[in-house]
Amino acid sequence: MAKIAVYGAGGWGTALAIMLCKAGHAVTLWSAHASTLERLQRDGQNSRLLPGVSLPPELAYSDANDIVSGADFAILAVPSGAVRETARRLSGLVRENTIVVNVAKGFEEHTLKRPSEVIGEELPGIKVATLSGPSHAEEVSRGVPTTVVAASQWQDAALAVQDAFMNPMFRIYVNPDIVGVEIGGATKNVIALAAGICDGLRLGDNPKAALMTRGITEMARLGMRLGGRAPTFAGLAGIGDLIVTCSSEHSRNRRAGIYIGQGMAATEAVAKVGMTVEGYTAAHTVHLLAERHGVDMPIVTECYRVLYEQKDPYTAICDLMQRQKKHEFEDVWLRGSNW
Ligand SMILES: NC(=O)C1=CN([C@@H]2O[C@H](COP(=O)(O)OP(=O)(O)OC[C@H]3O[C@@H](n4cnc5c(N)ncnc54)[C@H](O)[C@@H]3O)[C@@H](O)[C@H]2O)C=CC1
Ligand SMILES: O=C(CO)COP(=O)(O)O
Repeated sequence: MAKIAVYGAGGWGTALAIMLCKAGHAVTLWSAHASTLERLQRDGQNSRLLPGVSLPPELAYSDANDIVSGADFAILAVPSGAVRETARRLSGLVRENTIVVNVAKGFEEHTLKRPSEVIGEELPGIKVATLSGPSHAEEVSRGVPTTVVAASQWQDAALAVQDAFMNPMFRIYVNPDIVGVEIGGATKNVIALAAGICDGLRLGDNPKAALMTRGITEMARLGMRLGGRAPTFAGLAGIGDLIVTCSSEHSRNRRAGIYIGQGMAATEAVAKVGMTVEGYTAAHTVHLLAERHGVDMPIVTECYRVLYEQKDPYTAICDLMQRQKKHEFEDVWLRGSNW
């Protein structure tokens, strides 16, 4: 049995707390707002985000930063924009042998840094792992079979997460490529918005399949430019997460995209979803990263224009269709095909 502190009582933090508590761990769920925790305890469920899923009676609650003292694992389950502030709360309280597990999927907006980079800056000397992959809170909280990846630059940290968190309904693979895993998680949200826009426009299945396929190419192109490894993008944190988020009724990013495709302004769509829509901020950060590193990401660029420059979504799709003629795997062809 491990002692686990879960920082963040939103959809994902609550789902992980339920799953880990039911697996027999001693789990404390943290929120900055005591009123949130009181509501969870009173209702016996997270009625807004995970209605109908009972919170285990063994689950503990606290709004005190120091729940990390003596913990084996601290899970940061807040949006990427809140990772620095939340990691800072652990500063001076977290033990050297506690593993900090990031589950946020995005970049810090003003620094363009990945969550584990941010945590590393705030908590030097602490081992960080990232848990990512196709895993909606709505299903994990109900014990639906789910498979994810635990990535870390420290092999022992990834293996410790795998050993402690894996159970018959939650399968974990390990991967040393935390760069690729985090870039996969952040970029798939932008492609999910684009896929949702496509659904909102009622364009059909062909364009959506194309967006997903060319989307993973863009994700891998950026990821590899930033130091990630190609196989990661063919794995759970790449194509796996892209498939779930572009096709699921649970996806927040896809839902926001549907509203935009139906004619709603982006900010209005995000507000209507009412939960974290990481792809909105990520469209901006990924667009900036692509520009900065000279990476061609046409879907991300068009998505950025729709979200931030009020470009008409259908015109954006048409512009993608009418780009210059290309080889499917241009980078590969340039490296030595005899064509
Ligand atoms: N919901 C899901 O199925 C999954 C979500 N994720 C990722 O997990 C992260 C969190 O997502 P959700 O739980 O869905 O979001 P959510 O919107 O349901 O909950 C976010 C929680 O973070 C808290 N929070 C926000 N800013 C904060 C701050 N500055 N300080 C302290 N607490 C703060 C909020 O009060 C809320 O409880 C996101 O990066 C998301 O992409 C990853 C996998 C699955
Ligand atoms: O990353 C997630 C599931 O893996 C959550 O994001 P979405 O809700 O947009 O799918």
